[in-house]
Formats: sequence, structure tokens, C-alpha cells
Amino acid sequence: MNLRDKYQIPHDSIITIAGTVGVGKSTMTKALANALKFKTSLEKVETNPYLGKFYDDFERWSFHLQIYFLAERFKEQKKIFEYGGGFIQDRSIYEDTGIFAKMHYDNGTMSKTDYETYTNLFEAMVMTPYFPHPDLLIYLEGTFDEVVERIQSRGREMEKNTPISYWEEMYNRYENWINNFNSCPILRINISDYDLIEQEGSIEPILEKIGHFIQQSRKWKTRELIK
Ligand SMILES: Nc1ncnc2c1ncn2[C@@H]1O[C@H](COP(=O)(O)OP(=O)(O)O)[C@@H](O)[C@H]1O
Ligand SMILES: Nc1ncnc2c1ncn2[C@H]1C[C@H](O)[C@@H](COP(=O)(O)O)O1
Repeated sequence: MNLRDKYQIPHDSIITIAGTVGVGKSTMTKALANALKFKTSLEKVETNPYLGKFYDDFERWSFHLQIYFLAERFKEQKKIFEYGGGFIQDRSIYEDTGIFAKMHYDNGTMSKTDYETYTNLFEAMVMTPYFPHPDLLIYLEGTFDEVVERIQSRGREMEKNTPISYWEEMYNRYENWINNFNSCPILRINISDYDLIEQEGSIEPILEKIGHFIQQSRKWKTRELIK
């Protein structure tokens, strides 16, 4: 029996992986997609024309970068919608606005006008049929030291050259954001509870939890529709 059937995960599920930079989202996205034979929606860092410039000068490039990410994620949303689900998504669109854009606005590296333009566009995009909420958002969490260690060992120069205070602020904002998030069901997973690199089998307890969660939330949605 395949793992998707074994853990009764619907073939049209949409699962989003959230968490701070370096925590392990892309690795988890690929491992889950491989185990479930789902498609991936990955963040493409190498081809992003603004990211390097942004790390050199936040103020100059933050608006351009947010618009670029928004366009990329919207295209991915449309693709997921057209395929009818069966996707693992590396980072949610909610994080772009709830973490990154907000953090740069609050710190004065995105102007009020740019922030308002961005949030208006975001809201208009979210209210389209292309934007089904995910069945589940998996939130990866670890200690700040573990996250910084992973950023360092992954070795993207632009991130290694960024002051640690930036990652610390982002880490704290993520904790606050997830504690107030309610757009879809959340499954929190601590990164010390699995090791996808050394122990391939450690994906199975995660699949079991995903199956359980999605079945519960779909039952709940059906009951709400009948009411
Ligand atoms: N379970 C894990 N155990 C050890 N290292 C990991 C694990 N998951 C990811 N990593 C490593 O941590 C770094 C960041 O992972 P990545 O998936 O790129 O994070 P993100 O997509 O959240 O930025 C990479 O070098 C990756 O190999
Ligand atoms: N919305 C964003 N604004 C600024 N920077 C962002 C945004 N989304 C992702 N990023 C950055 C952070 C990392 O340097 C890379 C890739 O993110 P990762 O968490 O490693 O997948 O893009």
C-alpha cells in the first residue's frame, strides 16, 4: 500500500510548510511530496532577480521584492487550483505579508505608501477563486540557535552577511504570528523530533499526523456545510 493510502491523506490535499528562514521548509516540502507522490510548489531563490539586491539595500528594494514574491506565489496558487490540489507548498503567502512586509514597514525599510499598495494588492488577490486556503499549514519550529546554525551551514552568502539581529527579530515575529494565525488548521512540528536527512523513516509519524489532521478538518467542514 502506498503511504498516501496508508495514512488516508486525500489525493487533492494542499499542504503548506511555514516557518522562519533556514528552519527546513524546502527539505520538508521535498520529502513530503516524495512520500505522497504530490507536486511541489518551491520558492526559487537562484532565479529571484531582487533578492541579492534586497539584502544589500533593504530600503531600496523591499517593495520590488514583495511584489515579485506576490506575483510568483499567485502564479503558484493558480497552478495548484488548476491541478485540483495534490501539492506541498514551500512557504505560505500569509508569511510574505504577516512577517516580511510588516517587518520592513515597521522598521522603516518599506514606506507607508508602498506598504499600503502592497497590502491592498495582497487582499485583492486573496479574494479570488484561485485562492483556496490550504487543508493544513505545517509550522516547523526549533530553537533560535538551531535555525542560525542551519542558515550558516546552508551557506547563502547574502544570508550569512545579514546581521544576526535580523534573524532574531524574524524568529520572534514568527512565534507571535503563528500564535495568532487562524486562516487554516495548523500542525506544529519541532525540528528536533525528526531527521529527514539521516533517517528517511522519520517522515512516517509526520504522515500519520497529517492524515489525522486533514480527516478531522474535512469532517468539520462537511458538518459546517450541512448545518
Ligand atoms: N531535518 C534536518 N536535519 C538536519 N539538517 C536539515 C534538516 N532539514 C533541513 N536541514 C538543513 O538546514 C538547511 C536549511 O534547510 P532548508 O530546507 O533549505 O530551509 P528553509 O527552506 O526553511 O529555508 C539546509 O542546509 C538543510 O540541508
Ligand atoms: N516575502 C519575503 N520578503 C523578503 N524576503 C523573503 C520573502 N520570502 C522569502 N524571503 C527570503 C528569505 C530567504 O533569504 C529566501 C528564501 O527563503 P527560505 O525561508 O530560505 O525558503 O528568501
